[in-house]
Parts: sequence; C-alpha cells; structure tokens
Amino acid sequence: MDIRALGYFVAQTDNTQEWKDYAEQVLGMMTSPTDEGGLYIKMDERPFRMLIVPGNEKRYLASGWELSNQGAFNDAKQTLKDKNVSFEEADQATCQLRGVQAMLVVNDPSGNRHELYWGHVSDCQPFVSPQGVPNFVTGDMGLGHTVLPAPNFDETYQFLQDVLGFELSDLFNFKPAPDAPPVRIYFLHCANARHHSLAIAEFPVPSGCVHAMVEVESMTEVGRAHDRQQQQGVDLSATLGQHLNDKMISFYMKTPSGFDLEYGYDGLQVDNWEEHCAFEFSRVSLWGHDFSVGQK
Ligand SMILES: Cc1ccc(O)c(O)c1CC[C@@H]1C(=O)CC[C@]2(C)C(=O)CC[C@@H]12
Ligand SMILES: [Fe+2]
Repeated sequence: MDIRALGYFVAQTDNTQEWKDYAEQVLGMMTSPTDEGGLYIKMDERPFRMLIVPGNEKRYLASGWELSNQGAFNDAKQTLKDKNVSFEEADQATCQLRGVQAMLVVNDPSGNRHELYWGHVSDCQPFVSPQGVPNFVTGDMGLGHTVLPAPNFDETYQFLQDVLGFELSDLFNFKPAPDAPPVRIYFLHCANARHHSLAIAEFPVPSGCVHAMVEVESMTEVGRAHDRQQQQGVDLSATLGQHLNDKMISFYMKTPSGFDLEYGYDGLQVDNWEEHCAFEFSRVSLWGHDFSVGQK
C-alpha cells in the first residue's frame, strides 16, 4: 500500500469552543466551523489538518492517511480484500465532511481507526496565523506524526507493515521504571521524508492517542508556542528537549481532547530510505524532555 502521508487527524470533544481557543491562541492555527457544529483547524494551504467533531467524549478518533490517486486507492482496496481485512467504504456525507473523493475505514488489531483516502479538496487559501506563526512544516510530509496505543503490539505492528505498508525507522524499549518490564515504542515511516509519521506504543491510552506532533520552521516558534502554553494555562506534559532518534527539539502539552501534542522543530528528514538503517535507541532524548511534569 502506497500511503504518502498523515493527511489529517480527527478528534472528538464536548466543548468545541475549547478547541477553537486552543488552536488559535496556543497552536497559532486558523479555525472554521463545520456544518455539523465541529471545527476545522487549518495549519497550511489546505482547508484543514485537524477535524474536531462534536460528541460526548473527549478523545482521538482517527488518523487520515493520504493515497496519491484513484489507482493507489483501488490498489489499497484490493490489498484489504486479498488479506481478508474487514473494512468499510465511507458514505458521501463522511467524504464530504473530510473533503475527499473516497475513503476506506479500517481498524488495526489494537482498535485504532485508520482512514485511507485520495483526492483531497483544497481551495489553497493562504495560511495566516492568528499568532504570527510563519509556517508549519507540512507539504509532502503531511501534518506531522501520530503515536497510537498498541496494547496488542505484535499483531498491530504486523498489520501496519503488511497491510498498510509502513516501514520501521527505529525502535525503543522504554522502561517506565528502573525495574519495570520494558514497553516497546516503534517508529514507522511511509512514502515521505519525515522520520516517522506513525509510532505505536505498547500500552493502552484512554484518549485513543499518545500524542500528535506538529512542526514549525524555527526554534523561535517553539519558544513562542511554549510562551503561549504558559500564558493560557495549558498543562505541560514534558519539558523542552531533543529526541535521540529524529533529533526533534520539542515540548509536549495537553490538548482539549485528552491526548498530548508535541510542538517541535528540526525533525530529521530522510531523503532516501534505501540508505537508512533501522536501529534500537536506548534513551528518550539527548537532553531535556522531562515527562514527570505531566504526572503532577
Ligand atoms: C522517544 C521519542 C522519539 C521521538 C518522538 O517523536 C517521540 O515522541 C518520542 C517519545 C515517545 C513517548 C511518548 O510519546 C509518551 C511518553 C513516553 C512513553 C515516555 O514517557 C518516554 C517516551 C515517551
Ligand atoms: Fe513524537
């Protein structure tokens, strides 16, 4: 399957206004209402990269994976059939809300919902940040990355590789405590240069997502976002730091749907995956990233 990028994600909330304020005042993104009383969050020339839908629970709902064209979409559908994976084809209203030509919905063995689509609709309106953020790093590399819970780890990893076509970038055996057994976190890429568009973590997460990541073009913009997080009283989940594997300099904070958002700069890009060599890294970060602040 030829997935090009993480095109969007869908999250749910019982308080759309909270997401609007968070998107505009903290993330520095634009918003517009959906026909259903939800919210489109815009961070580049596309109409949206985050879709917030109304519902009684605050949670992450789905990851939207972009296929290049109708041929790739038909191939994806055939792959699902050949591998006996149950899937649904989205109805007109669902495609309309997301602005896509067609979409298939599959759940992975840990219950994460993946939406496979082609042909996004775009009016290419310029991105004009309400906070003066010049640009987010998107384009061919998609919106960023998402880290999903995978308590059913082996089956989920196999599904993501064999069915959806993700490939391993590198892996981490995370020890939650010095004498606790390690939990696996695998970092996966698709057909773009971003070090990982998806990662899976071997533990359950009630909100449906460990975190999503968005990337800006300068350290100044990470710092300015950190200032807004402080000013708006948003909970910090991890302090500023730099990851060992993708060299991203970032901090983590809560979103209004209960999962975290990583706001980063300077993530590794791999132009030729043929030359890449997967490895196991044994430390979360080169410096910083104190996740204990999120436990308080
Ligand atoms: C280790 C790592 C490398 C690159 C990333 O973009 C990235 O987000 C991570 C951190 C993964 C992971 C997490 O997101 C949830 C909290 C975790 C489990 C920790 O407490 C340490 C590693 C963290
Ligand atoms: Fe991350």
